Amino acid sequence: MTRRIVRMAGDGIGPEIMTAAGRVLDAAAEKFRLDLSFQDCLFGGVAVDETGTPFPADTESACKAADAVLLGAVGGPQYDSLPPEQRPEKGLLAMRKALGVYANIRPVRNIPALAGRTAFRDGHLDGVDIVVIRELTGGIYFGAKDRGDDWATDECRYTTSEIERIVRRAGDMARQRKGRVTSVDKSNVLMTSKLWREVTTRVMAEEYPDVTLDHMLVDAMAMKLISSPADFDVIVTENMFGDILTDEASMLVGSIGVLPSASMGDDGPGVFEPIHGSAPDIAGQGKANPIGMIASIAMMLETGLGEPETAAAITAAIDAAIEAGDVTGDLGGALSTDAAADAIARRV
Ligand SMILES: NC(=O)C1=CN([C@@H]2O[C@H](COP(=O)(O)OP(=O)(O)OC[C@H]3O[C@@H](n4cnc5c(N)ncnc54)[C@H](O)[C@@H]3O)[C@@H](O)[C@H]2O)C=CC1
Ligand SMILES: CC(C)CC(=O)C(=O)O
Ligand SMILES: [Mg+2]
Repeated sequence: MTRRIVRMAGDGIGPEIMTAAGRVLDAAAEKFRLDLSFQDCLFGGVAVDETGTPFPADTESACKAADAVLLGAVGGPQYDSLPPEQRPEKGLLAMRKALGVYANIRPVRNIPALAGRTAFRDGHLDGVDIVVIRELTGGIYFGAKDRGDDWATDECRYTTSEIERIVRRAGDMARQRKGRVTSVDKSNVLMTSKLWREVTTRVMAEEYPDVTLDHMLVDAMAMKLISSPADFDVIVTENMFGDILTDEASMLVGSIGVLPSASMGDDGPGVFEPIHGSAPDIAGQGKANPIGMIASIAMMLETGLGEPETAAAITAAIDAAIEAGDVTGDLGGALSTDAAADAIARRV
């Protein structure tokens, strides 16, 4: 059976990492005899340039008909002065909402060969193995926005059912791991966080009594992620806190260029993308690390397409290339984006 994959390379380094990572997927598909078809769709700034809108209707229909969606990254300074509705980032939010992918799964796994590249002393990162479950289709990014001459507002809204479903994702994930969930909020100040804490406490007590639940305020978590990262198993949090904390968490691994993500709903295709943005500062220079994109392909194979063996082979190839030092400059290597991807492709 052919599996249909929509590719949206996007802007900045998006096309570079998508093309390079594609060669790893080609190698894996050949070795494991996967029957995949690809459709490249306009999305983000490049879609604004060509069609006037960041998430064109035919891209939306292609995504909805696909088995999985691969995304590079969107955005760039040339789009920053566009009206809000036309911004590439608005297309990203619209796509996540349209596909109903409310659960953004971001694994943060210490890679021993990279520990020396981080800012942390020897041994500090031993045992770091975290999964952040970020709520992706609610909260302040999606709330009503308004602007006057000397004021601006962004509404932050969460409903009970939005919180319940993401907490269940965290509970299910914890059961497959060390059985611990840390829920992150700002319930000492925010009404949405008070609701978040109430609902999380109830759902976990009623449905996941076997899972240990802790609560932590987001400012304290920003500190604890650095001071005691090995203490955490599954972290569940709302949209903006998860966005910020995972960029921070990438420093536990060595570069934002290596972290992947999977965004899942209850049905329909998942969306698989690195956690970083379009990195305009290095775009077009062959410097972008393709590992976040390649690891997102591994997540697509495991979580989205039910091909865990192929996913494991890609993950092992990534680890072997890192171990050998066949990596881009952000990880201390000397390879270009293409060469770093090829170093992984030949190890699959
Ligand atoms: N999912 C998406 O498409 C996202 C898009 N954005 C957009 O991306 C644009 C740039 O945003 P920034 O704040 O600069 O964040 P960014 O994540 O693109 O870059 C932050 C820093 O990390 C570096 N970096 C990022 N990815 C890398 C990689 N694969 N290899 C090596 N270094 C890498 C960049 O060079 C830069 O110094 C903005 O327009 C923003 O809105 C930001 C985050 C996510
Ligand atoms: C436009 C932003 C919400 C994208 C982002 O930073 C992310 O999803 O990590
Ligand atoms: Mg982000």
